[in-house]
Amino acid sequence: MEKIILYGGHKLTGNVHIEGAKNAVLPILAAMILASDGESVLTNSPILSDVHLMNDVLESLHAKVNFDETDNIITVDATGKLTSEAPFEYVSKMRASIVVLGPLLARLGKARVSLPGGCAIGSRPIDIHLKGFEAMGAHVELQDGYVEASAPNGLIGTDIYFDFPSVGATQNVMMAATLAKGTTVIKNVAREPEIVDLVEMLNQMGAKISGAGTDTITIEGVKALHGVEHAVVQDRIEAETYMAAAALTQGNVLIEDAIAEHNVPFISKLREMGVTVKQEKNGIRIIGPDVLKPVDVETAPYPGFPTDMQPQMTILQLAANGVSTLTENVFENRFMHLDELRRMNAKYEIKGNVVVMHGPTQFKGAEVSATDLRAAAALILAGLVASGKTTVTNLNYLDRGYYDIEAKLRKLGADIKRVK
Ligand SMILES: CC(=O)N[C@H]1[C@@H](OP(=O)(O)OP(=O)(O)OC[C@H]2O[C@@H](n3ccc(=O)[nH]c3=O)[C@H](O)[C@@H]2O)O[C@H](CO)[C@@H](O)[C@@H]1O
Ligand SMILES: C=C(OP(=O)(O)O)C(=O)O
Repeated sequence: MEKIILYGGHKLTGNVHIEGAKNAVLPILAAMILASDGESVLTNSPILSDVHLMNDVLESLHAKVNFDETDNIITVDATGKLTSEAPFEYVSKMRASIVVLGPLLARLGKARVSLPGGCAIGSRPIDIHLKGFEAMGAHVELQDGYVEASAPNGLIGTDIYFDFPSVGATQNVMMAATLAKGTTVIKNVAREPEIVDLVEMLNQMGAKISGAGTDTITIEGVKALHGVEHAVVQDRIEAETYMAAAALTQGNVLIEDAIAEHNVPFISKLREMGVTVKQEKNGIRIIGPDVLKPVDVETAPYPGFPTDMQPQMTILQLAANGVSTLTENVFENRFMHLDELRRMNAKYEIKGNVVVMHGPTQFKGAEVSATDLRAAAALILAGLVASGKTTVTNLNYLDRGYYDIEAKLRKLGADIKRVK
């Protein structure tokens, strides 16, 4: 079993390179199923276990996939005969693989995809996705743990309203609508930068989509889509995780090429905590203060504060001088990292979806175990400022979303290594 061992107390300084976004590359890979003509080339692809899994899903559907990890380029040829079934073996390992459903249904008129099930952070149903497909005329059934969807005569454009701006449902239903007959208007959609990136690529592929980044997306169906070359947008959650590391350690770090517009809610909380945030020519510089001020934070769909930064934010709040609160409004079970943090001397109470934290915490090194991806990042952040030795296990979660985090932190001056 691999573990990360770190010794806290080092100020981080220097520059850090940020990868392409996991949450953009996964739906973009699924979108490549839609290209019946020509191969697609995806640059700035991050080397992550989730990306390898999505490549496996595409191969299981009979697409040809090549990942050149030296240059971060994935090439996909989905022009041959595809199968319509995405098996349990893959979907159970990665929930995001459910976004192949919409492209398969659009391209083949049918899809059979294993139900993704819940995960540690919540039950995560897919009812909004399925209602969207049904509204476009698909017949949807749950059989033996699989979603079976069919639209033998093609999907029909229609007006759809989402009960909640689900990221995955927006991607899935929008991709299905690209090849539907007529126009689909989806209201109350997700507005994340990763959706905007996906739409940019779909439009290059020949789709006609407008409104990405707003709460209403309009898709005019077209006959076919073709392969393109596309560069994946930067990972704002990875960028913000390194911003947190710099702020926490009284560091001075340039987050290279960070896109200020994508990081507004997190940066505004950093400023409220007394962190210096400067836009520079080559990125965003973060300078941590001697003492962090307490803040209250609530997660919300974009452009609200990202739930994917909630565990990392709690580390800054626990370190801050006073009482802070965090209200988690997106997932019902995303405080599991806090149980582990008790071992590191964190003091807090959880009341429903609110955690009240009592800082300043003098974190103490301990053996802790990651319960999910962002929990893993949060535990490493705590270790960066803990006294003594911190050991983090269950790194399979970390590797889903952070490429070589220990090398990047070491380059910034942290005492951190991965051991077998
Ligand atoms: C691969 C990817 O991009 N993952 C991101 C995506 O996940 P994902 O697309 O799964 O997240 P959603 O936006 O769909 O989920 C948000 C909330 O809506 C609920 N819901 C969702 C769909 C549905 O049909 N019914 C329903 O009730 C979920 O249970 C959850 O409570 O957005 C989340 C919210 O920003 C992020 O945390 C994830 O990192
Ligand atoms: C929750 C996350 O991802 P996923 O939706 O892939 O589980 C995440 O990136 O923090």
